[in-house]
Amino acid sequence: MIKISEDFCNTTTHVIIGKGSVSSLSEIIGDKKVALYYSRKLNVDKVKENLKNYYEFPMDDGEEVKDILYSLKLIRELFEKGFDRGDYVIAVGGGTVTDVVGFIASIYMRGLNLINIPTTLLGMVDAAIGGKTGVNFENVKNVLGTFYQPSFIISDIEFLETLPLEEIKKGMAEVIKYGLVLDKELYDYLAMHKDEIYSKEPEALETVVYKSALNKLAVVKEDERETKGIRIVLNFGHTIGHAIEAGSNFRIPHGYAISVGMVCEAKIAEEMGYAEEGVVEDTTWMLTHYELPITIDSLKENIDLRKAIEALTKDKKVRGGKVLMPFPTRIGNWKKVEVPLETLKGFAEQCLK
Ligand SMILES: NC(=O)c1ccc[n+]([C@@H]2O[C@H](COP(=O)([O-])OP(=O)(O)OC[C@H]3O[C@@H](n4cnc5c(N)ncnc54)[C@H](O)[C@@H]3O)[C@@H](O)[C@H]2O)c1
Ligand SMILES: O=C(O)C(=O)C[C@@H](O)[C@H](O)[C@H](O)COP(=O)(O)O
Ligand SMILES: [Zn+2]
Repeated sequence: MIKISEDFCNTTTHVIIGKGSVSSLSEIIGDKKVALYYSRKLNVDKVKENLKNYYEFPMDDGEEVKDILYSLKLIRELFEKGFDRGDYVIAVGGGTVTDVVGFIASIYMRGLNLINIPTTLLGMVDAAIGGKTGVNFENVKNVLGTFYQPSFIISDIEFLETLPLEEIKKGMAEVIKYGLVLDKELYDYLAMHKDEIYSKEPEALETVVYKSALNKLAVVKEDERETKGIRIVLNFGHTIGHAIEAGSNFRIPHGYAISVGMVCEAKIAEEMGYAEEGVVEDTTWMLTHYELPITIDSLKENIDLRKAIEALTKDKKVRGGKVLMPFPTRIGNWKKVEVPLETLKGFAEQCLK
């Protein structure tokens, strides 16, 4: 079992990674009162085995649950069962579950203790870590949300045994993101270890989850609320990626959308003279190596260009007609660049056609 701890403004977050790590819950929680939210598609017996005093709230998952009305439905459950600020909320599921449950845990009575138990690779390497919570609004991603750190993130690799390979691939898009803009060593590791990762060898999965968590925590530690122009690096591929999601009415999943988004943004970085020669090729090579989409056509869904561009104008990195873009410069490195929104729209239209 691997343990990492990081201090943030108001919370210390502990990340516990490994097969069977869910068993650490019993010591963390004892007999405290718990609201256990979990995707109803999952078997969560091994979570329940480690709790004494809990109410269970099985819920849906998928992008549809990232919705304000669905959040209110979940909040009502906390309210009716008399939860207070001394109690715990546990979210068990993929990124959609941890995003919406994190959101309600942060606003109900201004915040209950939160524990994330991610069950997808994407959740373990990214969504469950770093405190961004949120729901979509008017076809735009994560417009309503908070920064709220969980006290524990328990990444029990055993959950990945039932996760379909397609979902592993979606998670790998976020892992490749870290390699491309933050961590050349990780990029090189990924180039060598695809077979072990895709055959779900526990050691390889643990390595990927651990290295990703270290990268993410280090960035979040520097810029928890994305005010210093550092945390935006975690948004590489997401400006175009979120536009693709919106343009498809969220039929294209996040991992695939940001995969195409990274290629598109790397090309923009190159055309604007920020990315060294070879960055676009290295980006497309790695994503293709991991069987991820690199073109709009391969997504095989209609993209409504108007909706996509409309969503892009609502990106949270837009300030006064400019977008703060994290551009790759060479593998493992990046630069913050202010791009006029109109210029970005022009590039986006080319990419999304
Ligand atoms: N907050 C953040 O920092 C952050 C970071 C990255 C992504 N996200 C968000 O995360 C979401 C995507 O998360 P996701 O890819 O986990 O999607 P998801 O939550 O929809 O889960 C994907 C699928 O996997 C299934 N599943 C989950 N665990 C399983 C298991 N152990 N075995 C079998 N099936 C399982 C789910 O039922 C679902 O069908 C997006 O909304 C994205 O915006 C948030
Ligand atoms: O944690 C972050 O910061 C990220 O940007 C991680 C992203 O992978 C994630 O998809 C996040 O939800 C995007 O946030 P948003 O601020 O662009 O809505
Ligand atoms: Zn993401």
